[in-house]
Amino acid sequence: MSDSFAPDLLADQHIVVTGGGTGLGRAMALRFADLGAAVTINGRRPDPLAETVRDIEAAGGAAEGIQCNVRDYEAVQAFFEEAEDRQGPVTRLVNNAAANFLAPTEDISPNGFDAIVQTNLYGSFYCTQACGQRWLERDAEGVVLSIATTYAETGSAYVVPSAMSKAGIVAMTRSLAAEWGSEGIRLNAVAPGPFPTEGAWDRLVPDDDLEQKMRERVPVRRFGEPEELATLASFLLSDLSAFMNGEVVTFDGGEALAAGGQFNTFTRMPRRQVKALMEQMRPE
Ligand SMILES: CCC/C=C/C(=O)SCCNC(=O)CCNC(=O)[C@H](O)C(C)(C)COP(=O)([O-])OP(=O)([O-])OC[C@H]1O[C@@H](n2cnc3c(N)ncnc32)[C@H](O)[C@@H]1OP(=O)([O-])[O-]
Ligand SMILES: NC(=O)C1=CN([C@@H]2O[C@H](COP(=O)(O)OP(=O)(O)OC[C@H]3O[C@@H](n4cnc5c(N)ncnc54)[C@H](OP(=O)(O)O)[C@@H]3O)[C@@H](O)[C@H]2O)C=CC1
Repeated sequence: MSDSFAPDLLADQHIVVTGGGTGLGRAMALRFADLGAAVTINGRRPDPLAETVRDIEAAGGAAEGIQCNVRDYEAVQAFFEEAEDRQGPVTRLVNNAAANFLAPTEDISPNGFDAIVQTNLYGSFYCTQACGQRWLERDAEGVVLSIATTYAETGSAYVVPSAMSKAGIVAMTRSLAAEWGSEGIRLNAVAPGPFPTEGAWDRLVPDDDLEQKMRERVPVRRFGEPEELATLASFLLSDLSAFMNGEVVTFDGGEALAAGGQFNTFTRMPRRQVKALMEQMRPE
């Protein structure tokens, strides 16, 4: 897949991917390393970190995995110290670590709310601030990419703490794009539609029937592939996107837009049937 970019697109970069041991974070870490970056991934569980580092190294890339809970401010500070001791100054950050579950909002406990908001919102702020402090101090340029969701804009039933915290991440992205842009620091976000990772599917997709309904909501009638997101993220972290700052790129096969179109239900019917219906309605 990386053939479409110069093979050294991300050479000389040291990229931190939070939650980089699994799912979309893992796909991004593999791709960044393939494009020449040194990659440091974090997460709470050691095994996914070790496996992803092993796979990157087996493909000839450079990677380190460091256990870290991004909800913990001190742990985040220590993580960046350790990451830079091992692989030099961090130059790019991907805020990817996240927590989510489906729940009726009236039943969510304070701990449940904290688990999600502290991971998504506080964790992304702690990591972004740690990088910003370093880059400003060093007079170095830098790029932050945060993984949001399409429902950060629209809201969504049954995932309210996630929607609230992802909306905060978008606000952080836009605010700091203005505050730090003149210092050579860019911030952008991606709003993915559905990508069938184990982490998301185990928590958010109760059965096959609902999975099929989710697929049918997407105009291109399929889910995203993690490698596709990794391609977009590589572009957004590279100098190819140097003029892009404060942007949220929707990457969802048209799902979010289609949900808003009043007559989009016709797209669920065979086209021939739709044409016949519309033909009937034409004035004589
Ligand atoms: C496709 C669309 C978009 C996708 C977006 C994504 O983000 S996909 C990314 C998806 N990937 C991930 O989410 C990866 C990371 N996710 C995780 O680690 C866990 O899913 C976590 C978020 C529960 C945190 O775990 P943890 O070990 O830190 O915490 P813990 O186990 O101690 O629980 C803390 C509190 O939460 C409560 N609670 C838990 N489940 C439910 C529930 N279903 N219902 C209600 N409540 C629930 C639990 O009872 C407890 O409250 P209590 O009883 O003390 O008052
Ligand atoms: N898959 C999808 O359809 C969509 C995903 N997204 C976003 O994409 C991103 C990746 O999700 P996805 O790959 O699907 O799911 P995963 O569950 O695979 O990824 C979440 C990662 O975050 C890590 N993580 C969770 N909590 C913490 C914490 N407190 N400290 C450090 N790391 C943590 C997890 O590792 P560990 O548990 O070991 O800590 C895991 O590696 C998330 O931001 C998600 O919100 C957005 C829209 C759609």
